[in-house]
Amino acid sequence: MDPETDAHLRIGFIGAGNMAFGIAKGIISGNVLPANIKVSAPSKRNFGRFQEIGIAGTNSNVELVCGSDIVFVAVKPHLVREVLNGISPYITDRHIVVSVAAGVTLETLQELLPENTSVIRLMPNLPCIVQEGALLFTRGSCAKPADGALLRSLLQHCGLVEEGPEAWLDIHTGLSGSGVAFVYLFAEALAEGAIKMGMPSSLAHTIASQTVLGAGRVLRDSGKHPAQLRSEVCTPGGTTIYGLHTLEQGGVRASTMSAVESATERARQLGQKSTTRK
Ligand SMILES: NC(=O)C1=CN([C@@H]2O[C@H](COP(=O)(O)OP(=O)(O)OC[C@H]3O[C@@H](n4cnc5c(N)ncnc54)[C@H](O)[C@@H]3O)[C@@H](O)[C@H]2O)C=CC1
Ligand SMILES: O=C(O)[C@@H]1CCC=N1
Repeated sequence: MDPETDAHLRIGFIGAGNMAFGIAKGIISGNVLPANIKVSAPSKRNFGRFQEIGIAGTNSNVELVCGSDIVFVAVKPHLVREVLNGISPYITDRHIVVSVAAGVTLETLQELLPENTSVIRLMPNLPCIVQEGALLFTRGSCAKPADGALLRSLLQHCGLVEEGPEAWLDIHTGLSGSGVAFVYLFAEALAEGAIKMGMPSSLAHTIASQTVLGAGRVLRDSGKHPAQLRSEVCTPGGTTIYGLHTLEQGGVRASTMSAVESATERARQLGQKSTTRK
């Protein structure tokens, strides 16, 4: 099955939040028709932005599952158990269940769904919304390579899609799922430095966002190590090395590494909680 050519493939999102919207937006920027996508949530309040891009909503997770081939579980991690208990009786051989919940392990997902269900654990990030996401997935024991290939081709318009061992998923959550917010913090601080020095706020924020975007594109497209690019910006005795020295004195490198570490550990904790919570 190829989502770009199989007009019959139906995709459902349980949870109408930020991540479901980001992935749905990425998917429909390919050739998947919005009419083949549905979203479910307890309140209609969340459906507005989905309806604006042609995706219908329902309050029934069961109705969504019965009308879908691929079901994305995009609720907060502590709700996964309750949601899967509710839909499990309606999951059949034809379904592929893809969870994006941080920390929730394949073991937990498989235990909550019928035996032999094709389950995939995926960690996306918010930039899927502009087709620049970084996504990593792991197939459960009953998900075939073809199911992974189908997911990959469905998500190809969301950004970079990689498959890897489950142990990497929590790390990817710290690096990239949460990492997006770390970059925003840095962008905000860049702008505030400029505001402190007298630049108008809106211009400072516009330039900070363009700086992050430009630096990111050069980093990705050149394939160079960040240290190499950093040295290309530094003139000996110039402005950049003075600024970098200040950042190093503030411990930016150590605190960023620790941020990835804490977010990874928190994902692992969330996984344990979702196993112990009934
Ligand atoms: N926001 C992000 O950048 C990322 C989020 N994630 C994961 O995505 C999942 C969703 O996160 P967000 O979209 O940020 O949350 P959110 O709070 O924006 O959305 C959650 C949605 O679930 C709905 N919901 C609540 N109970 C429900 C139920 N019983 N049945 C159906 N829908 C229900 C809510 O109404 C809401 O629409 C989480 O598990 C999170 O770990 C993963 C990567 C990045
Ligand atoms: O903060 C969180 O738990 C989710 C997972 C990665 C990004 N947002």
